[in-house]
Amino acid sequence: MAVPITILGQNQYGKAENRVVKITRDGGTHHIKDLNVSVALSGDLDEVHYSGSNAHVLPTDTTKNTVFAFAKEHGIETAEQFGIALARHFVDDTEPITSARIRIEEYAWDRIDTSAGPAPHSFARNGRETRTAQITYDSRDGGRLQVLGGLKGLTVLNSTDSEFWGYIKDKYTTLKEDYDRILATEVSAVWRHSWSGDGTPAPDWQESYDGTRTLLLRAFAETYSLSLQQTLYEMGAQVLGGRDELEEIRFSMPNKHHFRADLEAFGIKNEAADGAVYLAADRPYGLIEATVLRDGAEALIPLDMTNL
Ligand SMILES: O=c1[nH]c(=O)c2[nH]c(=O)[nH]c2[nH]1
Repeated sequence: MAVPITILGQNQYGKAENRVVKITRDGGTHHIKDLNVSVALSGDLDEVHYSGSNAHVLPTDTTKNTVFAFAKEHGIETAEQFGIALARHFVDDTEPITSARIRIEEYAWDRIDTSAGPAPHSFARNGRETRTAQITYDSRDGGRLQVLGGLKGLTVLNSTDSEFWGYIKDKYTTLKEDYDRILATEVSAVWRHSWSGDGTPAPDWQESYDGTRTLLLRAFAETYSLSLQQTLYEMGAQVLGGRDELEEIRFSMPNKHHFRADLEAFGIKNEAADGAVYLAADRPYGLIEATVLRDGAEALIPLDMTNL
């Protein structure tokens, strides 16, 4: 059989899921940062694929070591700051590497409350959402940085102020119109900062994350919802309205259906207005996804970013 003529397409490599925990000691009080850092590098790497020459390959093992060395030498202030430092290092200091993508998940820990107050060095893993960040840096387009912040696993529920009616009904439609339903979802969101490392001061990443999260939650709680799509859009609009440093935000939001249990067979009425009992369904679920952009902004967040 003839060997087909082939060429190499897009490629990247690096060490995925470096679990780095940094303790900072402030006298007897300790602080913890717990990250999962994935490095992906690209550049002049054709030869390693074509001939196996490793002359341009910075080993993935080295990229792993770099993550830990940077955590010790520079500390971890925020996921964004840490990712920017790593991305710049790999591209600026290793000739064949022209672009780097650093993906970070951050797990939160709470100080344990003891009888003597908040424990100085004892923590309980917080079951809340995971903070995410993705930093890409490419030396070929003038050294542009792209910083995406985000979160996933933020489960929220409104026990009223949600309706769903007026939809298309065809011969397969069985869904009943609902004027008082539970609206619940697990928010995954990714937002893009306009800052591109152009010499202007970087945003305060922590303040930006906290402020964005607050706006997301407020918009969810305060929107009287006629659909999850409408709630999603309102969440995006409120974030972009309140956070000047952001250009676009993309959401992936499963509709975590709560069906009113049918208790009619037992002669029991189960109306929302009286405080109903619901069956929390797990699968299948509606999946609502959309990007909300500042007018005139380019849509640059990858479409699958929120499902990683
Ligand atoms: O908020 C909703 N949006 C939909 O598109 C939809 N479709 C559906 O069956 N239930 C819902 N709920």
